[in-house]
Amino acid sequence: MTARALCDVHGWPDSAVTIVTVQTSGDRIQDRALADIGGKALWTKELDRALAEGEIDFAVHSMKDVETLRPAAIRIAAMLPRADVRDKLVGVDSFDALPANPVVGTSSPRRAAQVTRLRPDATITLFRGNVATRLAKLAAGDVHATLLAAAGLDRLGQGDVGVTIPIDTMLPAPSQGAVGIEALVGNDAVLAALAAINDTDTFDCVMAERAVLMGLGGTCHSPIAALALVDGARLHLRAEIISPDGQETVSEEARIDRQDQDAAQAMGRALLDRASPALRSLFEA
Ligand SMILES: NCc1[nH]cc(CCC(=O)O)c1CC(=O)O
Repeated sequence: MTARALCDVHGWPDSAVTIVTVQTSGDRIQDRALADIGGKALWTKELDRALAEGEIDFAVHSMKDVETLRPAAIRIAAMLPRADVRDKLVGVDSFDALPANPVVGTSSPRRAAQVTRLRPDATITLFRGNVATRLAKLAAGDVHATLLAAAGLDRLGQGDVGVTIPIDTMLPAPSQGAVGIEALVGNDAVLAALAAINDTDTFDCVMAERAVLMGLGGTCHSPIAALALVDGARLHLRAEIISPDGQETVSEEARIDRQDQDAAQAMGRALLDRASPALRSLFEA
């Protein structure tokens, strides 16, 4: 996608961009929750090293997997137009259609808390692995349902899998559905080439959602949802934190200026201020 966009916008031949596949620890380790194996650097460490050593000129990430705090030498240079931000429920047609005491597979603390809020009788079971592995576990009857990002399914040509969950039922993860491209600070030619393919709506929205995370001191242990949508000249920003048992939700909503990351960060702090001590303790701030 990124190579295509670059060649199209700059009139380069297809051969101008060479794709180097870098396997990350996040891809390799499939049997433990991300929270237990060191969090998001799992998807960036190897690509950061390849960037620093000049093996690659830029790195393409699912922004959802990119830590809030990045090394000073690395810049988020561009984002592609955002895909579907929503989650999908796979296995049943609705949360109501689940049997009593359902078993739902996910290892996302956000999805686990949101599912438990909707279905307090649910048991959440750890579910990782790639999409094919998860769908096989579901087909084998290990769980009644699982949740996956619509964007990931669409990109795998599996857009017909599952039922889309409305945003008001399940606010997505910060950065969900966005692809971002990072390059080294100081590599001006590459940064300029990437700037030409940046989708500013996606960039501003995702940066605001990341600022909420910054204000919260959130990690992948933390049940956080945030979504910004362009609303005229401003952003409509929503965020929530949820206790793992689904009993406590603190949410905030505001219209902010497009690049007002301070306001977004303040929203993150406001969520924490209003949370009970138990919920607050899930955050590092
Ligand atoms: N490591 C999880 C991850 N990171 C990005 C995606 C999907 C694409 C996206 O949300 O942008 C997924 C899988 C999922 O949440 O179902």
